Amino acid sequence: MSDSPAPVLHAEGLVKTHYGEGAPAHAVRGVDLCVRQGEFVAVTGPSGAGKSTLLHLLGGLQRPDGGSIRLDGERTDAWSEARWAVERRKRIGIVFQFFNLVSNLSVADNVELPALLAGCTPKQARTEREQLLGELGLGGKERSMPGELSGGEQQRVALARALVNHPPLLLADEPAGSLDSKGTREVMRLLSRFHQRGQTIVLVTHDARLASAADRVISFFDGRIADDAELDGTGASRKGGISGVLELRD
Ligand SMILES: Nc1ncnc2c1ncn2[C@@H]1O[C@H](COP(=O)(O)OP(=O)(O)OP(=O)(O)O)[C@@H](O)[C@H]1O
Repeated sequence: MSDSPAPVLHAEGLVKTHYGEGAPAHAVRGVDLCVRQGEFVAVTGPSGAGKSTLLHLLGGLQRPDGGSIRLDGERTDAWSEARWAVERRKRIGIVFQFFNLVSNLSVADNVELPALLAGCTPKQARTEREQLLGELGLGGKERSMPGELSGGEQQRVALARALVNHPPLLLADEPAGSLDSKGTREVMRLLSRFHQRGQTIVLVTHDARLASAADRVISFFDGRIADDAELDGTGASRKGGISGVLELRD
C-alpha cells in the first residue's frame, strides 16, 4: 500500500476547446493531473498555452468537453453549476489576477461573505475574518473599500476571502500578474507560508521565477503537459534546472 498523501484533485483526459470569432482554440488537449494533499504545484508556460483554461476547468468555472475531475475522490461530472458553486465555496478557494473583490462591499464584508454563504454564523464569520486579516497584515483595513487599497493589499484581501472557509484546495491564477515587485513578493511569500502549513495549492503563472516557489512545476505547452518536475526545495528541478530562484523567506 502506498503512503503518499491522498489526491485532492484528480483529472483525467481533460479536453476543452473554445469557439470564438476565428478558428477554434484547442486550449486543453487531453490532460491527466493528480494533485496530492499538501502539494504546491505551479503550472507555467507561454501565453496562450491553456494554463488559465486548465485552472478554470479544475475549479468548475468552465466545463470540459471531455474527461473527468475528482475532488477528494468524488466524481464531479454530474455536478450542476449550482452544485459547483456550493462545493467551491467549501472546498476550493480561488484567487485571480485582478482580485475580483466586490467593489461596493468593505474589506470585512468581502471576506465574511463566503463564510456566511457557507453557513457560518455571523460571529464565526467575524472571528475567521479577524484572524485571517490580522495574519495577512490588514488588521486596520476592515472598514476600507477595495478601491482604497493598493493592488498588493487587495490581493491579500482576495487571499483571505479564498481561505476563509479553510478549503482543502487553493487555485491561484496569475495572482501576482498585476502587482509590482513588492506586491509580488508579498503574495508569493504568503502562498509559501500557507503551503508550509499544509495548504494544497495550484498556481498558474507564466513566470518561471514565481513557479520556483512551488515544490512541483508543470510546464504547459499547446494545451498539454510538456514536463512535470519536482523541485528540490531550492527551486532547482531534480530532473533538470529552473533558473532564477525567488527569495521568499519570511
Ligand atoms: N473564452 C474564450 N473564447 C475563445 N478563446 C479563448 C477563450 N479563453 C481562452 N481562449 C483561447 O484559448 C487559448 C488558451 O488560453 P488561456 O487563457 O487558457 O491560455 P494561458 O496559457 O492562460 O494564457 P495567458 O498566460 O496569456 O493568460 C488561447 O488561444 C486563447 O485565445
